[in-house]
Amino acid sequence: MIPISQSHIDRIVKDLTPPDEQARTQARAHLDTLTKPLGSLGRLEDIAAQLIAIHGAAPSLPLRKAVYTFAADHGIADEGVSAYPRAVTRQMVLNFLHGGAAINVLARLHGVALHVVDAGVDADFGGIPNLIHRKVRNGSRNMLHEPAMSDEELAKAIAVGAELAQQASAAGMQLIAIGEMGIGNTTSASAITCALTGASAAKATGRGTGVDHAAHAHKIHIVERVVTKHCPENTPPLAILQRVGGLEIAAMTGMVLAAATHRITIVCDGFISTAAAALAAAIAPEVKGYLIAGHRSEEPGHALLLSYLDLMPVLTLNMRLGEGTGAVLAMPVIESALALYSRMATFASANISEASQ
Ligand SMILES: Cc1cc2ncn([C@H]3O[C@H](COP(=O)(O)O)[C@@H](O)[C@H]3O)c2cc1C
Ligand SMILES: O=C(O)c1cccnc1
Repeated sequence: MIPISQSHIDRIVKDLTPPDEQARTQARAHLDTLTKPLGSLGRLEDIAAQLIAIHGAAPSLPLRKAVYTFAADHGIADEGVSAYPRAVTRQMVLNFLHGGAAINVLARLHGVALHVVDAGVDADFGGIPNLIHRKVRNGSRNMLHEPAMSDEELAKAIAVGAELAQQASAAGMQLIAIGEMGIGNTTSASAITCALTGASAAKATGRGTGVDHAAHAHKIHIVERVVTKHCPENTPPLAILQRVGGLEIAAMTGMVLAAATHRITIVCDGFISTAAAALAAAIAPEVKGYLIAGHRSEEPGHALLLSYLDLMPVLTLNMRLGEGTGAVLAMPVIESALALYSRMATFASANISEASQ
């Protein structure tokens, strides 16, 4: 029998195709006509060409932008893997709703619509306004003892992200960032990194919110046990997600799969959101062409995921926060790339001599 989650995914990615390579080639040719030494805008040229390959033509500015911050709790937080108690997930969701978190400040500053999603916080938010209520369960299960999610919970969490991507597409969004809040979720991201890349727990596990030396050693041991228990070599990506993921991670994976299908560019944030995107790319490789890495997190596992995805981050600011912050910070750079592409003069229009060889 096909798991419910697999049949959901098959439906989500039914019309997924990679970005248009012909449009990318034409974009590169246009970039070479602009009044600058060939290739001198570096990565900005790659970014402009990628967006044009996605949209078929240069989209007008400003782009319609949104960030989705998915929140959920983690059973594994019971194992002493975070420097903060699990209650912080709920408290930070309230902070998001009151506008006081880092992501609120950056989203407001850069004109990015912020959507806060409860995918599985261990708290009763009642009917509190401005929160997207999609709680699948009060936290994922403790993956040290059982899979983090049942097949049904996994399918529901994936559907949360997919539904929101569909809504974003209907609202004309062109650039979306994925972010998260969930105490304990760097432990999940580390386990996912080990399972996808074959890296050791020691290499893929960092200090998250800032655990001390002893707690870090303990966290590495937990990741090792979880990966040994659930993810033997060649475990399929969907099974990795179910066993060692989390509800907000699955929602982000669903959002990436559906957003790519709708030809929306997705900006990954830090370690956890990139783990979700890496799973999406492992499930459906065409997704890769729609991804931009917003920044490089301080978490050591993030570098492993970025090289697994062959992505070069836009920014390196030594951040280790999450919430979508690094992704939103990259958005003005992405728009700058498009502005240069569309608004610079060409050698011909400005009467400037081109390179002689
Ligand atoms: C106040 C506060 C705000 C945050 N915003 C994002 N995170 C980040 O830290 C958590 C992951 O780290 P760990 O696996 O060590 O628990 C996630 O919630 C992540 O988004 C925060 C953490 C805290 C404490
Ligand atoms: O890279 C991240 O997103 C990150 C790192 C540490 C803690 N929370 C998030």
